[in-house]
Amino acid sequence: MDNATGRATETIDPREAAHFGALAADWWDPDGSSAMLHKLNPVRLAFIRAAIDSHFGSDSRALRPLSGKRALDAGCGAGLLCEPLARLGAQVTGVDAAPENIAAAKGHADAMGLPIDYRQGELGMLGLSGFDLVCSLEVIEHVTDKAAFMRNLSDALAFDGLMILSCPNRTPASRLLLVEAAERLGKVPRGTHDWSQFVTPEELAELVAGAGLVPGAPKGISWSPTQGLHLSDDLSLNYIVTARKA
Ligand SMILES: C[S@@+](CC[C@H](N)C(=O)[O-])C[C@H]1O[C@@H](n2cnc3c(N)ncnc32)[C@H](O)[C@@H]1O
Repeated sequence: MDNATGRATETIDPREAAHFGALAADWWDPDGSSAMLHKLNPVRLAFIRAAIDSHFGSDSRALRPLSGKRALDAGCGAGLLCEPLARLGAQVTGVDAAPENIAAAKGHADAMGLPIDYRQGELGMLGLSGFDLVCSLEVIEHVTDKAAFMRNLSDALAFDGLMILSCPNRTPASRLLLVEAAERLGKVPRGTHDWSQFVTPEELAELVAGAGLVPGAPKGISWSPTQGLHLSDDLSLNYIVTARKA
């Protein structure tokens, strides 16, 4: 919120929205422009499932541990996380900056028979609140005002809710592998990443605390030739972390 005007702070960068909107058409193609997100999905879902069971006390074998819970995915793209959350039983809302992504997300969810509430727009202006689970994965490095975006996420979270965030770390390794190599080899579309906008775990912890939240211990998302992408203690490339209200 801008204290002078009382209006929600704008966090959408129109160039970012246009960049990602242009990828909407093949977002759900596992070999398309969002292939890297498809590869990340099982790894981050393993982390999310363990965090859900720990936070909400669900059984790790339960098929729908989010039954009766409301989940928000902020910066949802075309819905790669929203759909598994819906299958885990949540009543899901997905928000994204790009109208093309929201159209693709709605089309895919309809085809899958999943009743997901998709909205395009600025999170802080949508009046969303009271979510048991708020996720925002690989988004904060694309917004104009990270502190305002984090406050918007926090405002949407219920008092006893769980937040899950992921983003690339700003290290020499991430510059080499996630920006230079990944874009040169066509693993992610050119222009997807601005290394200077990557967020270190220490910076994310400060942003989280600034929004009245307490971060959990981050877990690295690493890559190796034998294991591919996997959860690890190495935070140098990408990491995922929980937060809850202080
Ligand atoms: C790298 S993609 C990640 C998509 C999805 N979270 C995932 O991991 O599968 C980043 C997404 O964030 C969206 N985005 C960027 N800035 C945003 C903002 N301020 N509010 C909502 N969405 C935003 C983009 O349109 C894009 O769909």
